[in-house]
Amino acid sequence: MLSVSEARRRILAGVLPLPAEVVALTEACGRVSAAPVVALVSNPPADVSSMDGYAVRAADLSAGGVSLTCIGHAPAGHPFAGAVGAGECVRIFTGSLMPAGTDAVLIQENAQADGTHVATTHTLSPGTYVRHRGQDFAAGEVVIPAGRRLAAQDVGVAAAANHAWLTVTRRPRVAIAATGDELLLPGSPVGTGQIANSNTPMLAALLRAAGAEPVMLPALRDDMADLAALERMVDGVDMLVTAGGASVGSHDLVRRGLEQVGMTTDFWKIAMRPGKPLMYGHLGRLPFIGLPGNPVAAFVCSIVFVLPALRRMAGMAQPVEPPVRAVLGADVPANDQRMDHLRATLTHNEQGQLVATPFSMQDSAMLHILAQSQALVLRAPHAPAAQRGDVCEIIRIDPAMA
Ligand SMILES: Nc1nc2c(c(=O)[nH]1)N[C@H]1C(S)=C(S)[C@@H](COP(=O)(O)OP(=O)(O)OC[C@H]3O[C@@H](n4cnc5c(N)ncnc54)[C@H](O)[C@@H]3O)O[C@H]1N2
Ligand code: MOO
Repeated sequence: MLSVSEARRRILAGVLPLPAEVVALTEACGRVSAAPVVALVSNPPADVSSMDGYAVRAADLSAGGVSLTCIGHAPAGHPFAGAVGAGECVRIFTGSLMPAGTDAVLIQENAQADGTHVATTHTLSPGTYVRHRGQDFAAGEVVIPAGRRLAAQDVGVAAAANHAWLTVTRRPRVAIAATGDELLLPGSPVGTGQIANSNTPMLAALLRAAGAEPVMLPALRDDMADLAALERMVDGVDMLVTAGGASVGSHDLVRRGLEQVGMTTDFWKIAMRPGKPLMYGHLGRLPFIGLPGNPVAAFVCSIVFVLPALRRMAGMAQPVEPPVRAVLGADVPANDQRMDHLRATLTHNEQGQLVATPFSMQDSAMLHILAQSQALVLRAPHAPAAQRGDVCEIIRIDPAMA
């Protein structure tokens, strides 16, 4: 059976970055930069004060004390028009432009002002409390590389660089179709043998949090006609994800149903738990990921395969997030040939280490346990038994994953 890493490599090889679009700066958080953002201005745009006080000529000050003549008042946004000569100073504030002729800032705590006279016994080296032009970034400098998921601080630097619009990759549109005769819309009256469809809303929420635009299709019946109809529902989407009908049961028709309308299967079944019956293929040029129906398997496979595929589509430089190190909070048995993803809580021990404690029940239908988990503990194929306190690798599932 295919390994998890080889399956992911094949999935990533089969998806392409999406085209770019321009969005307002205020809409850019969470989107992925499609081009480097180049500063249109320098920051600061000129030498400015970093404190409230007096712009002085450092050479005028001496330990024996000096009295300067204050020749002006220049708050931020109101630059001093003249030039400052020997023995003179200008009242300035944080962010004020340094008046011509000055080279340091005497903070007001160290000055005694009396009318137009400003006395001090402090000395300063040139440049004290001055932020130099372009100290943060210079006009023409790249302040955000292409392929970065933009955070609030990126919006800040882009604004400072005087951009009102940013070029980002289009959000991937992902069609999600659950399959199964037993499925009902959540909130419906539940008859014998029926269950609420948890996969569609869960996967839509996960993908939306990851920056995609989910397209929730109605649940499909376990029959070939419903699956064939899927082909007509995916116009304009960038990826098709199904959940259910992936395994070997005679009602598990997704692969056969899609193959009848031209789907080419790249792989089916991988060495993974949960998620063994994962499918991957293409319907024409449309990438298709067939998730297992057990909701925890559908979720874990989405974390491990769908999110990296979306990051590749978004043009992100690093589509696969490296695992995080933690220590085990409980003993775990030796693993078999399938890479395991144990649902676990996260805490910190007294040494400040992250402690991942797997739940004793790991059934792939147990959504309540998934909902209480903050991490997946990775157990490599054939890993020997490990004890509480041993180092392990985890995938965090607590923050919004992107
Ligand atoms: N003989 C074998 N049986 C199974 C194997 C196997 O190798 N040999 N693999 C098991 C594994 S592993 C998994 S995972 C499941 C996956 O099967 P399917 O993808 O075909 O999923 P379904 O049979 O459609 O459903 C499984 C389970 O999950 C429930 N389900 C399905 N969709 C939803 C939904 N949208 N919301 C909530 N719950 C859902 C469904 O009712 C079933 O209980 O196969 C094993 N079997
Ligand atoms: O994916 Mo199945 O849930 O491995 O048991």
